[in-house]
Amino acid sequence: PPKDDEKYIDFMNYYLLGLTSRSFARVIQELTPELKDVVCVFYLVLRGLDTIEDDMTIDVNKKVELLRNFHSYNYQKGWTFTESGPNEKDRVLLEQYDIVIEKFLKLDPKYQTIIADICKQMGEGMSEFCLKEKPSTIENYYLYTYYVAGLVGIGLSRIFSASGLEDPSVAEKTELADSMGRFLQKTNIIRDFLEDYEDGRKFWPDEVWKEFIPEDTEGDIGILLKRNYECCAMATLNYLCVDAFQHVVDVLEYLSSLKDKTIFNFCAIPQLMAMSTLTLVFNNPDIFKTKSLKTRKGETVKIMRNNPDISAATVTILSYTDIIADKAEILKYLPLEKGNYKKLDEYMK
Ligand SMILES: O=C(O)CO[C@@H](C(=O)O)[C@@H](OCCCCCc1ccc2ccccc2c1)C(=O)NCCCCCc1ccc2ccccc2c1
Ligand SMILES: [Mg+2]
Ligand SMILES: [Mg+2]
Repeated sequence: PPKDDEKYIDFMNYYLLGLTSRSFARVIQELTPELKDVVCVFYLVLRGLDTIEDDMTIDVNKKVELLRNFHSYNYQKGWTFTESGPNEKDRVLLEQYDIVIEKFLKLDPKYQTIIADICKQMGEGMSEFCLKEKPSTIENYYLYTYYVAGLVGIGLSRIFSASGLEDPSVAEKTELADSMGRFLQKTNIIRDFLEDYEDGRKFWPDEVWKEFIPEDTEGDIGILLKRNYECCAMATLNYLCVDAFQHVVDVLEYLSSLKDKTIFNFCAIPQLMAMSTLTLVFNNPDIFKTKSLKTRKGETVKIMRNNPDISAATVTILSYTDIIADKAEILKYLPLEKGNYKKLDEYMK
């Protein structure tokens, strides 16, 4: 079919959406028709940007140029990128990116502006992190999660308010929208520790794990995978879970401000799935043994199916909070003083 055929463009955009993310594809389909296309394009534009960022085979100077200019490619009909690494899982999105551009240029200009602006800011942020080896500090952990996920929440909130389906205040409360994204990204960073470490990507802040090992120990965060360091691995894991957990208050406030049911579902389901993941990984030594622990299929389906409203979502989130609080109870009895720590598994039996 001709590249500018409306039906072909729509079909291909949703095809690419389904290819690049099962979970977000499903919740985006839940949105009211006028927002579905906008958010689908928003997702594909940023996933395209992220596919450049994640690709370790692209020369760093070339990568910086691509990341910083990506927002402008959305206005260049026909643009594609065919030099992704062979095992870059979403490379087909960049190879077919001209289709995304066709859809982007059909959107109401008010949405194009929001998408291009977030894409520009995210690309600049990402390029800062791939330029020089950024140290994994707590400050950079905050900065990075803002750029790759906080900005998504801010952009989505601007789209919701611009559509008129949500109050202008949803777009104005950027710290709540930021927390929506950070919570999801931090949960992923915690869960994907082993997979990222094996890919040479270190997101966990150094100040945290260094707090739990004797001063003179040298080496990088890989020490958490070594025998006799299980205790400081667990202490680091739990610290980061509690740090991520702090965003739940903002998440609940954000969700309770929403009026449109489909927007609520779209926002609540990823948060509930992240809560489920965080509950799974909290105080769980397996995250240092297996890559990317996944919540049980049933759990995810259950969350997707029972169409939460704010009261149901709050009850569910608080039930996860109880589970984490119970697990944290155990931690109270662990003598994790620095330098004088015991093997965690003695206590976990
Ligand atoms: O490569 C991968 O598969 C994972 O990549 C991660 C990484 O590279 O760190 C990482 O890439 C981040 C950069 C690209 C962000 C793409 C994105 C994701 C979800 C969206 C949902 C709706 C609209 C636009 C969206 C854009 C990643 O995908 N992390 C998952 C968490 C990102 C959360 C984004 C987000 C923020 C606020 C939200 C509020 C409500 C509903 C969904 C939300 C979704
Ligand atoms: Mg990625
Ligand atoms: Mg990335």
